[in-house]
Amino acid sequence: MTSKTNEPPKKRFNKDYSFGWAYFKSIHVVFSIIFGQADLALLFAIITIALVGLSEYITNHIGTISGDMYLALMTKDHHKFWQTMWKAAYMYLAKCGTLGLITFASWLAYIQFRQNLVKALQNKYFAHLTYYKLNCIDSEGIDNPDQRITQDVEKVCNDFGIQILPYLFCGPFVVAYYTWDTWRTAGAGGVGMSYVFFLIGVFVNFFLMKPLAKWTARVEKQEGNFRYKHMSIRDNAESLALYRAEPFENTECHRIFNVLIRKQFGLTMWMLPTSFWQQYFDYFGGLMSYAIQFIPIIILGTYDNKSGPDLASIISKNAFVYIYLINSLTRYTDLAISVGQLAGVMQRLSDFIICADEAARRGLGEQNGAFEYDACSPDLSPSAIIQVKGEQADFYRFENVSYGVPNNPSRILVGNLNLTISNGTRLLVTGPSGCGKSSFIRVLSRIWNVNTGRATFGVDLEKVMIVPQRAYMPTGALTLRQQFTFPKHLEDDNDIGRDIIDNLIQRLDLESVVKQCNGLDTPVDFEWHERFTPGELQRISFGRVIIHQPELALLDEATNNVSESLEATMYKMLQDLKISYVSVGHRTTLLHYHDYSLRLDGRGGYEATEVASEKL
Ligand SMILES: Nc1ncnc2c1ncn2[C@@H]1O[C@H](COP(=O)(O)OP(=O)(O)OP(=O)(O)O)[C@@H](O)[C@H]1O
Repeated sequence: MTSKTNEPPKKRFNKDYSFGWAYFKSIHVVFSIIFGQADLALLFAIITIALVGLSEYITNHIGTISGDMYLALMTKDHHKFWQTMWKAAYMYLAKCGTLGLITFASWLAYIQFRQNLVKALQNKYFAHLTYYKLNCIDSEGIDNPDQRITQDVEKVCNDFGIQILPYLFCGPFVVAYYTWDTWRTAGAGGVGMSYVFFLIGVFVNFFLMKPLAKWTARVEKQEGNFRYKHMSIRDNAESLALYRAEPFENTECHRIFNVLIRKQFGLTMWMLPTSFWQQYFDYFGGLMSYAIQFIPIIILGTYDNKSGPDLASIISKNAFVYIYLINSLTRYTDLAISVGQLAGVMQRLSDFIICADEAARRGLGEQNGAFEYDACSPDLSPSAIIQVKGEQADFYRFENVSYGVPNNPSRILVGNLNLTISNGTRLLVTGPSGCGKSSFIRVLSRIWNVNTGRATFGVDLEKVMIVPQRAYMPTGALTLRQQFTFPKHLEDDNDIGRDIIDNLIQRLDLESVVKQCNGLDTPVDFEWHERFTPGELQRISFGRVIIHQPELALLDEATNNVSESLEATMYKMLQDLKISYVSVGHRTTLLHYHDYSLRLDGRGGYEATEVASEKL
């Protein structure tokens, strides 16, 4: 083993997020996925920004309306009054239409952002066994990956697409235009006042944002834990009912919810000064626009020679310009809350992407074909293919192989294993509970690497099929036929197993299951684990092997929930189809169907024997 595997796992579960450089890096990671290619996401974003530009242009014209109206009323000018009325009517129509279109375009942008991000994250999740590593192995991974895909993505896309994007990009141009307009009338003093006001806002916000980012991420994590708790109640409702575990689970749900509430309270406490500052800043901005009027009217005396009606009109028009400049600046400080809240969620997403990419680099589950893997070689990745094996090769050859639990390399389950599993082998793996039997199946399935020694995998994973200890039944209103043909999708091959499925149902005594599913082709809306017994599910799961007819079946206690006579039928079916198998089990009757036995002692030792003589 190299020192690389001996390094203690770096724990990231308790990572706290802040508003700083890491946030900007996370934005880059996430946005390079959202805008990874020139597609609809970019198009909708550009349309939204263009519409905001148009809206600002219309607003600029609307800004002169009240000044014109003052003038028309104070000079009792009929013509100007009606002209201004019509102009206002058209302008408001155009403004409202543009605002409607901005909302529409930004929603389209949001949908497309979400589509890009969710699909990319799901692709990463299901590549290189990342979902397995994140959920089952990694102590170095991330919490609630499912929540990051389902909720965090939604929040990032919604906040960015609908609240931030429309104003972020046009903002600088609007600010530049109204800065120039303010400069024209109020000079450097007016512009300076606006900018000092804005900079104070930025300075205060910077300190308020840091804790906001951290607390939002903490709340998100606890939201995930709370939802997961309720999902596990849903999945295990019957076991809980049999245990009468309601008081226990009620207390636990309260406890987990209380943690969430405490975090939400913490976030709310930080929202208080932020929200106060935001409101105060907005209101004070209104006052600032009058303070700026003070410069040209009182200090500079720019309009001393103007008549009363003209001055009223000028004050109104200037007020609009100053208010708009301050509004455009304060809009940025208003966005700060959204941006601050996004910091935590954005970094959660970026961590997901980084973790998935790391898993891909390490290459776990990468190699499906046959290969030889020397764990003593400096490159521990299974992509270290030494030699691809031919048709007649042994399925597996282990020379001095040791394997252990993946997150604790010092805990060896089996040491110095020398074993060959060839085509036609029927191997039974036995031993006390926790000794590493299922882990042996994990090594054969290549979801766990070996720690030391030389492992030769001479069989493609596509020709290996597993029946796991707990039958896996995918959810989503699937038909019984789809459950049988899993993991192949009927959409890809509708004929799969059609010629043998009826015989299979009859031999595995599954007619009552078919009846409860209203036939083989009716989508069902119940939970499979709630409706059917473990024995029935085990038989469906076993049926998959008969349908797919792999070269090798890995049976992890695959018959422990069925009668001995059904067990005999199941093994007979495998033998008739000449499928080799490696079984894990405790029942002595299993010896009937195996030629070799591998007994693990749980302390790293093992004994491999021929069992022909032990058969009854
Ligand atoms: N994903 C994992 N991460 C860390 N440790 C694990 C993981 N899966 C299993 N282990 C540990 O590895 C050891 C061997 O587990 P394994 O599932 O191989 O036992 P087993 O012999 O099949 O037991 P049983 O007969 O009870 O099913 C156990 O101590 C278990 O806790």
